[in-house]
Amino acid sequence: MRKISVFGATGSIGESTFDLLMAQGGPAAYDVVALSGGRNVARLAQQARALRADLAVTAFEDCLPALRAALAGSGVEAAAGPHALIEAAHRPADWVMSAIVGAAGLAPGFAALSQGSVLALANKESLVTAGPLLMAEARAHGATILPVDSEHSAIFQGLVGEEISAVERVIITASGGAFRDWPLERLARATVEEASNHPNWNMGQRITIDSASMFNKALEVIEAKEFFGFAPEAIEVLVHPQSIVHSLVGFHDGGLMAHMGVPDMRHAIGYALNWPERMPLPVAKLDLAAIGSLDFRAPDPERFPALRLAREVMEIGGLAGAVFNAAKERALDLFLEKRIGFLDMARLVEAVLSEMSARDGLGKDAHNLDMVLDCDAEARARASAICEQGRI
Ligand SMILES: NC(=O)C1=CN([C@@H]2O[C@H](COP(=O)(O)OP(=O)(O)OC[C@H]3O[C@@H](n4cnc5c(N)ncnc54)[C@H](OP(=O)(O)O)[C@@H]3O)[C@@H](O)[C@H]2O)C=CC1
Ligand SMILES: CC(=O)[C@@H](O)[C@H](O)COP(=O)(O)O
Ligand SMILES: [Mn+2]
Repeated sequence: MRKISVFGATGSIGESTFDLLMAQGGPAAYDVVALSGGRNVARLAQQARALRADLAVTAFEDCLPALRAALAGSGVEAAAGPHALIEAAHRPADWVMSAIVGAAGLAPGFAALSQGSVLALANKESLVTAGPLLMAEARAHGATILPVDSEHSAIFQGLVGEEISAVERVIITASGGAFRDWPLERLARATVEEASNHPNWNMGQRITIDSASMFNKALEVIEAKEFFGFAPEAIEVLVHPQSIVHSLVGFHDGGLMAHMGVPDMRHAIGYALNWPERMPLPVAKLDLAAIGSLDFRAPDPERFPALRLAREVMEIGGLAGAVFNAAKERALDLFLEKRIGFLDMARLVEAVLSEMSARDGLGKDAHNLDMVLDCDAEARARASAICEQGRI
């Protein structure tokens, strides 16, 4: 029986993964090694009972008593804290889902690679902050990373059977997020509630707001560079409000391969779960006649400065991705706390990048995870300081 672990099981990607595991036979078909969650320990315990997991881990030590209580009599082991997450990720598994949100997902995903499993990677922050380290760790242990982000899964599927040398460009589609049609002057007053309402995808709050600011797309451009090794100039972004075309691969003979489907992450997760086979999935069929037409437009650089920042980050290279992601995460915390406005997020990230790019060696590759985590911590501290000092 295939051994499976899911990190971030209680989130949006985690719930879709749980749904697929249950639909594909549940505990009779999978030997579930570990499930992890954060504060939602009641749901984590329900999932662990349903899948008869060996271990359930909450990321937060203060949640351990509640998790233990919720698991009483189930026979599921309970653990808590960042070290317990890493210990769980070291337990042998054939397939591991990395769906913790943010840079907190990096260390568990990295640990999972050490036992040569398949890592289904939803946590794009891992590649943005430590792409070269993560890819090298996979190679060193004979592990396989499969992209789960819908655009990267689409590109991955478009490349099956193709020579990478025949690829001229990739086109990453972007819905344009909650504010794609808002007048620019209104964006400064956009609220957390308004930004938390994605037009097409049902996702966690943080990625939903990142979609509205296009920081999500900025991360995805860097993710594509790190995962596939494409040159930055070969990676394009195209606004496609319907989110039906999930991305395209352009070949040097002029052909474009588009991956299409309804906006439902169970497709990309299911593809990674069943890879290299394709299995039927509980995903609605696309009715193109009912949709009628699809729209595309170039992203507006004024509305979406995050895309320009992503290009600067790729130009700098090395630890710039870690700085970019950490500053973005801190800026998002501050927006969620209503301490800065929607447009201030990009200003703050730019200010941190500009301060830290003067630092020696930012463009050099990290030698280990600690270097990445130190840089991440410094970028968060600088973002907080810039905000406290009113410098944005
Ligand atoms: N949602 C989507 O459709 C897509 C998501 N992704 C990526 O997948 C990842 C997960 O996104 P999504 O599912 O939307 O996020 P959610 O916020 O819905 O879920 C996040 C998960 O991580 C847990 N968690 C929160 N904080 C921590 C922490 N500090 N340490 C460990 N675990 C923590 C949460 O626990 P709890 O809820 O119990 O507190 C939950 O299980 C992100 O990297 C995102 O960019 C990529 C493409 C699409
Ligand atoms: C489903 C998925 O992969 C998300 O990353 C999605 O792409 C977000 O939508 P945006 O295109 O609005 O960023
Ligand atoms: Mn995506």
